[in-house]
Amino acid sequence: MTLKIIVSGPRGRMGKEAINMILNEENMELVACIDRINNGKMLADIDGMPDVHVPIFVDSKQCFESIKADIFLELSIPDVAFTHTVNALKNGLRAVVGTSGLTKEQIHDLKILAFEKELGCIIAPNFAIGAVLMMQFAQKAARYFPDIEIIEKHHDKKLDAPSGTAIKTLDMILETREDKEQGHPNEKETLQGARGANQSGVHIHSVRLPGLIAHQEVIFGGLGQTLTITHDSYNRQSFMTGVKFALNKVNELTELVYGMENILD
Ligand SMILES: NC(=O)C1=CN([C@@H]2O[C@H](COP(=O)(O)OP(=O)(O)OC[C@H]3O[C@@H](n4cnc5c(N)ncnc54)[C@H](OP(=O)(O)O)[C@@H]3O)[C@@H](O)[C@H]2O)C=CC1
Ligand SMILES: O=C(O)C1=N[C@H](C(=O)O)C[C@H](O)C1
Repeated sequence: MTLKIIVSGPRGRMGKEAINMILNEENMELVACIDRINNGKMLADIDGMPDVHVPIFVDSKQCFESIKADIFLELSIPDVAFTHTVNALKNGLRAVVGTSGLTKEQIHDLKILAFEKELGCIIAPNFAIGAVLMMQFAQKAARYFPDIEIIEKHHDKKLDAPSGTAIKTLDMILETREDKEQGHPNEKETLQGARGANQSGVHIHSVRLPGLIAHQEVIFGGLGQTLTITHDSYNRQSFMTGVKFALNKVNELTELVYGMENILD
């Protein structure tokens, strides 16, 4: 079966990489793109894009209503990712969402919609297998080391903070870690934000710098020891094996899955 795919965010760093991957896969076909600009043009008309006759739509609803497709791949920006994905599911498409920054409420709403429509939807905070393992290792370590700080480091074009990966890491850690406040009970910030974000006592620090791609350290502190679990993505190809896996897998699903760890064997 050939999977007909619509990509949102085709001019972006992830979108470009994903389109190249899709065009090289025998069982995948790119049938349309959703972008912020270039409505009515073909991908081939856009500088730097592959020479393929694939239509571009600005309005996601119009795109899903007029193009026959199986899967929607969302790789644009947080502000539009939810609406795009709702429109995809309402029009009978399955969805793979890589865009970060969806709220817990939005994820919940998508879960209900996917369930009602009996359609697969994968929300992947991080497609890189190494990052998924890093989160799983961190979840295991949290059972023994409840004092934890997460440092996520990204390029300075990133719109959301903390990263989707850091939030998912925290969610997974909180499933196994005992509740506890960290640091000195009387600690005070003399510069606001110095201790980062704090949820259930776990602190998250977001670093944004040119030169970085996507990196995370989870640091565990114990008596006389620390444990650091680190993952680094040095380019966007690091995500593509996961994107390909999710596009193939979502077709077998009839509900929403949040996190690649729930679909990897
Ligand atoms: N899950 C994962 O493993 C990964 C997730 N990501 C996430 O994927 C998303 C994209 O990342 P990245 O490619 O680096 O970001 P980019 O900024 O490079 O790309 C985003 C693209 O979306 C476009 N865009 C803006 N508005 C719309 C719209 N309404 N419809 C369609 N496209 C639109 C932007 O256009 P313009 O620039 O003209 O505004 C831009 O081309 C981010 O949320 C990021 O966090 C990234 C890497 C891995
Ligand atoms: O914006 C990015 O680049 C990335 N976003 C995702 C996130 O928010 O965790 C995944 C990866 O870290 C790259």
